[in-house]
Amino acid sequence: MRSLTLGTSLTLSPSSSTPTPSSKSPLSLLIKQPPPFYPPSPRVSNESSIPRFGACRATQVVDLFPTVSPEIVVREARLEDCWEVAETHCSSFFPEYSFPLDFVLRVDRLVGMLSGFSIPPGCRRTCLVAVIGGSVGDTFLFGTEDFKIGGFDGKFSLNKGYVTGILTIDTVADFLPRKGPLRQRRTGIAYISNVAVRERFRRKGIAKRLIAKAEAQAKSWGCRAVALHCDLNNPGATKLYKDQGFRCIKVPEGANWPQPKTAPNVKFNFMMKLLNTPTTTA
Ligand SMILES: CC(=O)SCCNC(=O)CCNC(=O)[C@H](O)C(C)(C)COP(=O)(O)OP(=O)(O)OC[C@H]1O[C@@H](n2cnc3c(N)ncnc32)[C@H](O)[C@@H]1OP(=O)(O)O
Repeated sequence: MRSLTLGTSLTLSPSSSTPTPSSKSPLSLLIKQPPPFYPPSPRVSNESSIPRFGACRATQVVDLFPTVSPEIVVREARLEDCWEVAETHCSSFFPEYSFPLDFVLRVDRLVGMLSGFSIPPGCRRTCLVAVIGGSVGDTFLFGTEDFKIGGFDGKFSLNKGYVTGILTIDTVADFLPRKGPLRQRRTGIAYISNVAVRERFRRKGIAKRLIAKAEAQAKSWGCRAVALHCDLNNPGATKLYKDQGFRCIKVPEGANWPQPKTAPNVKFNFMMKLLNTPTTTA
């Protein structure tokens, strides 16, 4: 059973009460804890639960905007991408939610991204996006190089393109064991999370492009390795990372390494890649 926490006070418990257009009930909203931003594996998408007329999902509203160019560009997320980043995250990890719960979830993620991304001194965090339909040249770009809000670049462009995939990379090392008696954060290992590609853009190599860009980013930060947690029950993602040169690291018995905070029954593979390791696929 998976529960999904919203904001600081709401939790959706979707096991038997997964909200569908006909069955969702306000009673499924229970008071609980603050949200982890790290996502669980997505629930299997149930297209038949999507209402065809009348009420529509936030995903469908966003999908009304056409994609103009087939060219995919992977770049740092900017402020104007915020909503689509939240949208990509929610439609990928929680595809079963329909309006209005999916809208509330997106707003929650948006607020979480902009307000909850405080980074410890000396650490870095960047949200990458794969966009389609934006110009490579970024002709109308406003803002300065240094201005950042959370993992978002403070620059703003009028020609933003449509976000098809997202990935977060940081050097915060929250999910790596601390070192020494002072329990210091590990350095030199970047951490990848929140990798998601919109359903209709999958299996086109977008996640591979995001990972490659993340690795380049990690190298530019001076990291020697990248790590991530992948749900054991997510064979597609596990294959993706293995093909990109990540290896499962066996966590020592009783080591009690930190894990992403999702539902208690979710088990993770801890995967790592040394940055000089070549990948097995292009
Ligand atoms: C660290 C984390 O964040 S783990 C969380 C991962 N995210 C999710 O599970 C969210 C929902 N899923 C998704 O968003 C997407 O399916 C992703 C991110 C897992 C993959 O994104 P995509 O852009 O489709 O991956 P991409 O096209 O780059 O796939 C590269 C390779 O990975 C493997 N792969 C990707 N998805 C799958 C799948 N569903 N089943 C089997 N293999 C897969 C394949 O080997 C694929 O190569 P191929 O298409 O030539 O066979």
